[in-house]
Amino acid sequence: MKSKFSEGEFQDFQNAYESKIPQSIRLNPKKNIQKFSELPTIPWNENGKLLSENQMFITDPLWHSGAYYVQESSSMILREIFHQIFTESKPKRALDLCAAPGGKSTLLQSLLYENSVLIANEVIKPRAQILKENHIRLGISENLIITQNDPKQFTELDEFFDYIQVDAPCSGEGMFRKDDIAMREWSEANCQLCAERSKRILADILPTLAKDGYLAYSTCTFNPKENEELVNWACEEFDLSSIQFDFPENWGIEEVELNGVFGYYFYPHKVQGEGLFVSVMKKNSGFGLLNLPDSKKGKSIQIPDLVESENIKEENGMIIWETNELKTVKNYISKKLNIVYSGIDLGELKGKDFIPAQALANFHQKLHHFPEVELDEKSALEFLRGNDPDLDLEKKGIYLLTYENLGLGFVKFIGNRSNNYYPKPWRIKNY
Ligand SMILES: C[S@@+](CC[C@H](N)C(=O)[O-])C[C@H]1O[C@@H](n2cnc3c(N)ncnc32)[C@H](O)[C@@H]1O
Repeated sequence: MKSKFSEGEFQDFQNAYESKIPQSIRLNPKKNIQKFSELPTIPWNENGKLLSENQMFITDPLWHSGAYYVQESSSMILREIFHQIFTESKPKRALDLCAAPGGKSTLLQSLLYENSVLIANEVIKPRAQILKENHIRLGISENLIITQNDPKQFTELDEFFDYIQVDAPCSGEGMFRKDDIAMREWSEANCQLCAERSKRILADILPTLAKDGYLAYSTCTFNPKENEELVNWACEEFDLSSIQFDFPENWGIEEVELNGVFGYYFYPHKVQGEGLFVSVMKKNSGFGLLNLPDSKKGKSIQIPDLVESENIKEENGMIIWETNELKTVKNYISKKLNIVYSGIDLGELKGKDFIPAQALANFHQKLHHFPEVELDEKSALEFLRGNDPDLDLEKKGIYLLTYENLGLGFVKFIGNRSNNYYPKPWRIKNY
């Protein structure tokens, strides 16, 4: 770092590690809340808010309703990048290759238009489950497929995506302030291993990028070998050009250039956030985005508790919401990739009864006809702990519980008490 900065700036950089870690959240544009509206907005993301003091989110019902996602502010730059590269058209098929726990993929999902399909992938199985949970909580899983695959398993998907995000596993130098493990695990040998791994990841995934498509590569480290040097290698090896961005100077983002390759550094002494590197490449050659034949519209099913829609289907006893665009992509990839989740899981039929799934509660549109009960904070927390929120109801049946008019989850009122349908692993005591 000393070789990157002047002596004075190095001191500022070092001092930043003694300062308070700025905490930030990204509001979900599909769920309107007043809380946090007075807080300062992050310059590069209108939905990003900087918190004045650290908070416990797990005991905030709004967090459970998916009204916001706790995300490090530097990462939110992807919104600005996306808007600068997609000025006319938006991507049809996007991939977030290293997606868990989901900060950048939930952000990307909120930027895509409704007919785009996003594949959010995570190679590590338990992390793929966390990714799924976070997407369901934010309620934006309409055109999303979650997969759990190693990058090399994507190689059959030639020119399949017109936008790819690779938020690579890295040596984590930009996280030292926040993450002790990153600091303890750091070694020169590990930096070298990370650089080699990122090289393999890019080599595996770049053939899946279509001509004229973009790949946004990011790390949370300052090591040039994992950053601009690697992007430089990729541009030469795969006929890509590097994209230069226009960020206002007062944002504090630092541009580096290496042989015509541009990269952007977020340093903790210059931005209110943690360390990050990002660089975007555009593919110059190839045949263009692979055309997929439209899949036949599957048979839809009518469930009295749900709105009528041709997107409601039955699959292996589960009732799902599946658009035609999603089905087309799912059919094509299903033999090549391990699909963990796709579309929206609405619930299941048990005999004549429809039992709603959690995703139906968190989805931003009302796709069901269950009556709603608005809770105060105390009863919302009771419900979120898995207890009976003690509702004052007369008619037996399934109810959607809301907090500030946002869906939290379902209960079944059986007369003297209610059965709580909030998923066990999501309940507050389990965190
Ligand atoms: C920096 S994190 C991603 C953070 C995520 N993009 C977000 O915004 O929440 C990198 C991810 O890459 C995954 N990973 C680890 N080794 C990998 C590999 N060889 N190929 C692809 N992904 C890998 C990790 O499990 C981790 O979830």
